Amino acid sequence: MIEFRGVTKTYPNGTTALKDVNLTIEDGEFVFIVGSSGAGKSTFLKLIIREEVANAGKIRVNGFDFSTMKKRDVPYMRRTMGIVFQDFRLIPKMTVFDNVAFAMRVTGAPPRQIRKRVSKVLALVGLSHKARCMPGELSGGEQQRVGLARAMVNNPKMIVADEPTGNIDPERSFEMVKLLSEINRRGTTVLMVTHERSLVERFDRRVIQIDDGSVISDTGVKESHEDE
Ligand SMILES: Nc1ncnc2c1ncn2[C@@H]1O[C@H](COP(=O)(O)OP(=O)(O)OP(=O)(O)O)[C@@H](O)[C@H]1O
Repeated sequence: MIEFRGVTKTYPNGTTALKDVNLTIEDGEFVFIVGSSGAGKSTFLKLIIREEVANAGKIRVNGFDFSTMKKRDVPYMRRTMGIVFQDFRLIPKMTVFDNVAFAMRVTGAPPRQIRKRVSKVLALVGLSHKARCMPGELSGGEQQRVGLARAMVNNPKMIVADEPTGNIDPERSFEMVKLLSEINRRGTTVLMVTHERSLVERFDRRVIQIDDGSVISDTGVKESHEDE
């Protein structure tokens, strides 16, 4: 569960990216975050994953209260979530398989379990045949799916996905949402930032719209699993 109460984020250069944001996202929800470029969407995600720290307000994520959480607890908090970054952040010198396996190795999982689980998530994102490729040999959409496989591999409570800006192929985004819907159906909370209104309109999900640092609309808590 995510709770924001009166959250404000001002960057060191004086830009206020979020102003007094209040919202709750329950476990198991699927939420789209929309808004124009520079509205504050990535900042919202960065506060959730604690890549940035709020200047004011209270944030609680998956049982962790950020105002009292110790620095050493941050890695435990992060293990409750899988993150798909806007710029993918794959390791260029590792194969697709190893990029995904790496996220499991750092948790100390046994090699046999790693092989099994990595194969499973690569199959789920449709990339079994690319397991031995290097990230540079993949298309943008394929790299994004490796990022999703890596985010899922430790079976997190929640997946947070920041869609790449710029030239996104609408079909690629659609495929990504279908995959995330499938993951959500299995019980994982999903938050996805998207720049495509048309995409959001194709799926009947909760939509939070951010404009100039404020939540200007929120379709509210909806039953998941109600579309498709
Ligand atoms: N590290 C930073 N330092 C200073 N200002 C920043 C920083 N990151 C973001 N901003 C500013 O904060 C505001 C919100 O940015 P943010 O990246 O959250 O927007 P966004 O909605 O994700 O945009 P986009 O759709 O283009 O990715 C913008 O005015 C941006 O210029």
